[in-house]
Amino acid sequence: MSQLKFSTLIRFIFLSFLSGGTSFLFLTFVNRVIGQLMTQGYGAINQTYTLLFLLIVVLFVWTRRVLALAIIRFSQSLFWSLRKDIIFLVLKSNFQQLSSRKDLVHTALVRDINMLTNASLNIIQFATAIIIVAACLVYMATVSLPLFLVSLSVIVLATLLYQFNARRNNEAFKQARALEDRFMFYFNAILGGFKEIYMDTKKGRRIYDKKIARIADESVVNQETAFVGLLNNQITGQTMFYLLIGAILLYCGAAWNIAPTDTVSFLFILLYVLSSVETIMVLLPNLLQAKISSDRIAKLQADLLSEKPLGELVDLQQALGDFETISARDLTFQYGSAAQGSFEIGPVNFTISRGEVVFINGGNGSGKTTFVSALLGLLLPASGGVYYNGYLIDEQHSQSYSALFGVVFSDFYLFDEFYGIDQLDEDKLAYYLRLFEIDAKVTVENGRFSTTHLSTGQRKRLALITALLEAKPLLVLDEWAADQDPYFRKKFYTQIVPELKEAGFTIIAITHDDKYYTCADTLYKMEYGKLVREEEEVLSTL
Ligand SMILES: Nc1ncnc2c1ncn2[C@@H]1O[C@H](COP(=O)(O)OP(=O)(O)OP(=O)(O)O)[C@@H](O)[C@H]1O
Repeated sequence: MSQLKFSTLIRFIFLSFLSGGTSFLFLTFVNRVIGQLMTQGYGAINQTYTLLFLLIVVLFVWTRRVLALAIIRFSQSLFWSLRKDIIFLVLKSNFQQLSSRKDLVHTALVRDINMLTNASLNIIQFATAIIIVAACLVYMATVSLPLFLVSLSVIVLATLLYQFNARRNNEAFKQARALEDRFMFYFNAILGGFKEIYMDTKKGRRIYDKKIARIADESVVNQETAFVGLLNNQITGQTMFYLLIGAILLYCGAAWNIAPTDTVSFLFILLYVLSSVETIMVLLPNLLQAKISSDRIAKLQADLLSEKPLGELVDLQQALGDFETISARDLTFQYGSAAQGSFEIGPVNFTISRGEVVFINGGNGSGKTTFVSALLGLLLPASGGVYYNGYLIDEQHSQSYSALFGVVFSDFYLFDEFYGIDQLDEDKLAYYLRLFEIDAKVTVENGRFSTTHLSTGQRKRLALITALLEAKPLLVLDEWAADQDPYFRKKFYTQIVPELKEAGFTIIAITHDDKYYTCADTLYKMEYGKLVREEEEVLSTL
């Protein structure tokens, strides 16, 4: 994992060795004392043993605490750095890239990162258990080589069996993770469509029965398969251990003429190994799932990174001159493949000059929003391109180019603060609140709207005010007036639009308000993906 620095890794390995080593020290101490007791009786126990014992306990407490603290710190910073990383990548990724991955980002942030963080907390116990097993094996070899070789063969056999079965379980865990993605998709649909569901509970019932319940059933069967597989593995491993202990206790010691004290010592350590192996077995499923989550996060990070990165934000007006024209030349764009029933626009040729007001109309689904999205740089054209003052906008300049537009989308999001504005012009704000007749309803305190719990029409007015305060040279409005009442719609087209034009804004508006088409300097019509300029005669007859 890239988040785990080499120096941190070395520190964890060292601390795990220390922690595992202390447990092993305790074990050998007890084993020694038992040996002394068996051969020399209680008289053999002196003060040195007590001191040694206390020292081991202190060492144990110290190493565990230091290791626990280090791992808690690590897991918490891992948790937040992964969250920050993903949000950062989300903010850096382009629109098309992200649109298709929203659910994956959600699951990664909610589930995968938690899974990984929890597993990282278990790593201490896991690493300590492995170190204890390794140390015990070495110790067992010094006590009795034949018994060690028998034990080692059983351990190797158990591990191979485990590995063999784990592959199948791993597939089931991967399947579980895919089911979780599907679950999240429908869960988001329920949250997003809650109002519709509330109005007609049958809808909710259907989503529940046809989707959620089925995913749940599939998940239960799948998880059952995975966990039963793991349990079988654990039982097989434990049974093999019990058989080994039984064989040593009841047969090998006598058959191979091994001193009873050595057999006892050996078994004592073997039992300790058994408990550590159980710890490993219990933690392994979590770690396996964490591995899958980690792979998922890595893939998401790679996917968000691999596609063309956005260029640095530069001042395009400084680099390529003040805005004069924006044009689309032979621009085409296609949604989906032909097999999926694709939709395409273009080739589109379009130019807008500084101070111009352009309206675009056309039937539903004709491609108005798609074209404007391509013109804004949200969608990358399949061929042709967009030009700023005659310069082709390449990927490197795409973000700087998009920043020239103040936009209110038809499915806009109203932020509670003016995140896009460094220095808020209070006078302008007060003026616009009055112009848009919303000053009695909303105030701005500390750069933040007093409320965003407003009607759609009112929220759209605030969204437009925000765009105006950002003072971008171009303003793009997608059916902005559709939610306004007739009085305000008239005010918008006949008073506000001319005033904004006067103030220097260049406006592109998608609109169905044919009554006000004459308020535009230029009118375009979108028909099945083809953009047609209405002739001036048409405009004058409206
Ligand atoms: N994200 C998408 N993925 C695939 N196809 C899409 C997507 N968004 C839109 N489309 C397709 O593109 C076509 C044009 O959609 P667009 O939103 O551009 O139409 P529009 O002219 O703005 O319509 P409206 O007036 O209803 O807003 C639609 O027929 C739709 O099927």
